[in-house]
Amino acid sequence: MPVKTFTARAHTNIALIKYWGKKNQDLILPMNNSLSLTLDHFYTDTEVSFDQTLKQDSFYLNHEKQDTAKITRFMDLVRAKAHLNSFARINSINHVPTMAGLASSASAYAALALAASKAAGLELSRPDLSRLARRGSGSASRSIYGGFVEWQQGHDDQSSYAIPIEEDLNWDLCMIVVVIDKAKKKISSRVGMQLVIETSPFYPAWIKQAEQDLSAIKKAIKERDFKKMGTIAEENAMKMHALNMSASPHFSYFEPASIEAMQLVELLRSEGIYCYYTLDAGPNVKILCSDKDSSRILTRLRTRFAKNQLLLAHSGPGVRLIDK
Ligand SMILES: O=C(O)C[C@@](O)(CF)CCOP(=O)(O)OP(=O)(O)O
Repeated sequence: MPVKTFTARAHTNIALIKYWGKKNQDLILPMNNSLSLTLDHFYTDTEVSFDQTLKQDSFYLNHEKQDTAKITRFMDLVRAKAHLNSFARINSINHVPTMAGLASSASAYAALALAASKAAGLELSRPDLSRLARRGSGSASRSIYGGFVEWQQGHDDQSSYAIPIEEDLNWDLCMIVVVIDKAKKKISSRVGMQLVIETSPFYPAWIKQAEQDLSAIKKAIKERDFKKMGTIAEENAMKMHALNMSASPHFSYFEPASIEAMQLVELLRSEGIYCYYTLDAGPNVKILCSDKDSSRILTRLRTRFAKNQLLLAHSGPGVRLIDK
């Protein structure tokens, strides 16, 4: 069979309503719906070809050979769907500033889902691509689409996938990523979210809150109510991080510089420059703002952070094939 190579590009996404806990680890089914914004600035290009002469899958990330245990489990899903038994050559390049420490599992698995399924001769719908990407990493299910995306939790593999809320965003929104140097290796989102489910007394309240936050933020997006949307996103993120601080053992992803960035956002807001922060499983602070305020905010941030720690991004597109 001739070796056919497909390359896909997928962008990372930042959750405004967080996914922070699984009700099924194997299928990666979440405890609540989440909502994210796909960004233009950070993306992964993944190239896949199946080759009958290979004795196992091979996986290079940024030109470095990687362990293939996890990716082979993912590729086995593709092989099963395509009734294929040959192995694959996978090359991924992360176009995320190396120091960014931005979780690239979302863009990586969304790009892999498209490139691998095409190379296997499959023509998956975007809901099916979202289901497949979800099996690699939950947040990857959202990077199938651009703009605002909602991951519907569902109750089984078939019903848990993302849908587009608004892909081609005609709203002057942007996100400034403040890259905080990682002082030490933090616990992974997979471990962190399991710990809070098992030990945080606030977890049941989080589920109820996240559901309310989701419907409120969708209304704010529809009404183009930026302040409401930003407030909900910021408070949802703080409730997620409150779970971490109330776990046992408790933990936090915040570094001192994270707090400084958050306090600067609050100061700017008190001066009438409306911007809001969110954080994920790491110390980086993501600031939601309107395009017209972005240069003023960047100027203020540069009084405390180096230029290369500040990355400006806008709404980005969903996963697609590209020519190498
Ligand atoms: O993105 C969000 O909703 C919030 C988070 O980024 C953390 F704040 C979670 C991302 O979790 P992910 O890396 O997808 O976990 P996996 O399913 O265990 O691979």
